[in-house]
Amino acid sequence: MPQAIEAQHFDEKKAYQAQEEEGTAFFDDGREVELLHFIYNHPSIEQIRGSPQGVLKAIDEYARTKKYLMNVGDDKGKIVTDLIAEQRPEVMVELGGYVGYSALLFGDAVRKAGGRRYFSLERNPEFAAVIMSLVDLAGLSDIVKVVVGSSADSIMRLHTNGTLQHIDLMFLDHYKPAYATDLKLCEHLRLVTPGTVMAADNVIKPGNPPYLEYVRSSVEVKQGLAEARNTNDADTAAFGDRWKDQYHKREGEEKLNKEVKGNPNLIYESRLVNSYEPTGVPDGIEITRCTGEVEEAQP
Ligand SMILES: C[S@@+](CC[C@H](N)C(=O)[O-])C[C@H]1O[C@@H](n2cnc3c(N)ncnc32)[C@H](O)[C@@H]1O
Repeated sequence: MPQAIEAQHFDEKKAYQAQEEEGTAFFDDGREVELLHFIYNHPSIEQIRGSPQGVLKAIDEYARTKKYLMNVGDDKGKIVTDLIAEQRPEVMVELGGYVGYSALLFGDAVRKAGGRRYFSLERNPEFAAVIMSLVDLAGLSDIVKVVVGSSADSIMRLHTNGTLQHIDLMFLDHYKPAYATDLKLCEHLRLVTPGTVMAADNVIKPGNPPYLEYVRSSVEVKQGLAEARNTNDADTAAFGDRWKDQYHKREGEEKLNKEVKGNPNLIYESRLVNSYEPTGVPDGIEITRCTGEVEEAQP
């Protein structure tokens, strides 16, 4: 597997404001709409128009000088843009869009690599409206499609109506316990097949043991787990309350689809690439390639 470059150090000059302490809101307290006012009132708004990099720079400026934003940031972002340049996905899907930082960065990279569509799946309709506004401002509306709703519902709907037939590259950055269940749903629908690559954010901070265990397991182990028990039952137990209940106040309980067993016959090669959050806190992205599929033994 080609090696992604690991970040060696973090440049403090570009650090975002620190994420607020536990017990204090760090998103969904009005800052996302405040960001829109900041950008549309920016002295350089005419240069920002039509420029994905200009919009990203303005988002970074807000998060550096005003309030923290839970974006992937440019260090971890570069791991994924390098992957896009190498993989040249026709269709890329992200789970969790927030204010559109990753949709702008990766949607632009997919377009430059000759791709056709970037789907940004976002559950919160207010955040989705912010993404749509900034995607339009950046001139990326021809490639980035924002889809409002829970990731599992949206994946099902896009698959059923024929809009989404295969995923070449998937960026997972939403409700942490849903990484594993949504991947299994995509396997089940054959949206993820040999050739698909996954990039999963925040596998160090806050971490995602159920997802990592799944993508790092051999086919034999996954077959055994699928037979023995529904591994999804354990998915929320591995996360602290801050991450388990993160979206509860506004969006209500996140429903995990625990019925879908996925396709344990898919062979994965997976590795961690170390990097940094945009605040400078160490984090990493797990890059997983589906390299083949073991044929089902005939009874
Ligand atoms: C960490 S933020 C995404 C950051 C974004 N990818 C970026 O780097 O710019 C996580 C987002 O996932 C959304 N989310 C949470 N649960 C979701 C679900 N089940 N389906 C879709 N989006 C979800 C949240 O509303 C939030 O906006």
